[in-house]
Amino acid sequence: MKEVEREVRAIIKGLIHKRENAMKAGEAANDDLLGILLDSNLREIEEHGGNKTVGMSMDDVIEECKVFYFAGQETTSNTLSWTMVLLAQHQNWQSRAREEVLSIFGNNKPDFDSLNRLKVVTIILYEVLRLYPPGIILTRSTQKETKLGNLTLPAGVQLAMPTTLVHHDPEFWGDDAKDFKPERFAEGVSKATKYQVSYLPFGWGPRICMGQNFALNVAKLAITMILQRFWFELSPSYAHAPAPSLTLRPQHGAHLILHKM
Ligand code: HEM
Repeated sequence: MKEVEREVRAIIKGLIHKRENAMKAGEAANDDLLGILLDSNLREIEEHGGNKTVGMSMDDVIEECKVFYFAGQETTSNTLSWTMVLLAQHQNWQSRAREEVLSIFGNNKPDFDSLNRLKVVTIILYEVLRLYPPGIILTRSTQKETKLGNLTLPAGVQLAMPTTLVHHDPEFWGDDAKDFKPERFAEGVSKATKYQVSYLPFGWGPRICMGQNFALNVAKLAITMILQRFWFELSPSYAHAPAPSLTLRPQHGAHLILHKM
């Protein structure tokens, strides 16, 4: 583990140095996360007369890069895998999504602004994230004695909130809780949850996922481009086995057969 940690840090450090040098030479565009982080850090140091004790240290920047990669990469790719699996299982929804995509974008490259017009694709993604939320458990620990409903918890208690169980609970979602029914989100998340906190793919409260809009846009973009080019079905070798391994993954892979349109 230590070896991996050293290697990851060295790679990120290399990227940061390269970017810093390019920025100093006036070359780099600051239109990605690393650029924005370094740029705002540089400005804060400058505003404090070049005092390097303000702003983020190299370690802070490395940790930010790690958390964004870890929090953003596997979660989004798993969402896409499950979306493909579910659309392969539910061809009617695959056709509806493709019709929508083609009516908005035709065969053109999808543009960011029009992604908001994707209604069918959006409710499909909501339903995928309900059935297979990448983060299956939200964990917390009490720092001091804490009241939680009728409970009084001492400091140092580990709490786990199993998102999957809440998302699959018939009490919240009805007897069809385990079925893939994107239409339950047709009038938005609040209506689907009857205004209860029972849909938490991105967590809830002060630590809610800060990348949720980005993730949904990436997923919409990717699904749009796939639907424009292919129709797909499950391969006979696909074995349905959702399994937790940091995130909720198809244990034996998402075996699909893609057909060029
Ligand atoms: C479908 C994709 C994603 C899902 C399902 C997801 C889910 C979550 C969840 C459940 C949390 C809350 C964890 C907690 O409360 O303990 C979280 C936090 C976070 N997510 Fe995401 N996430 C996704 C994509 C992303 C992306 C793309 C980014 C960044 C580009 C990102 C960045 C973060 C960060 C930085 C936090 C921590 C926020 C904090 O603690 O203040 N996530 N995410």
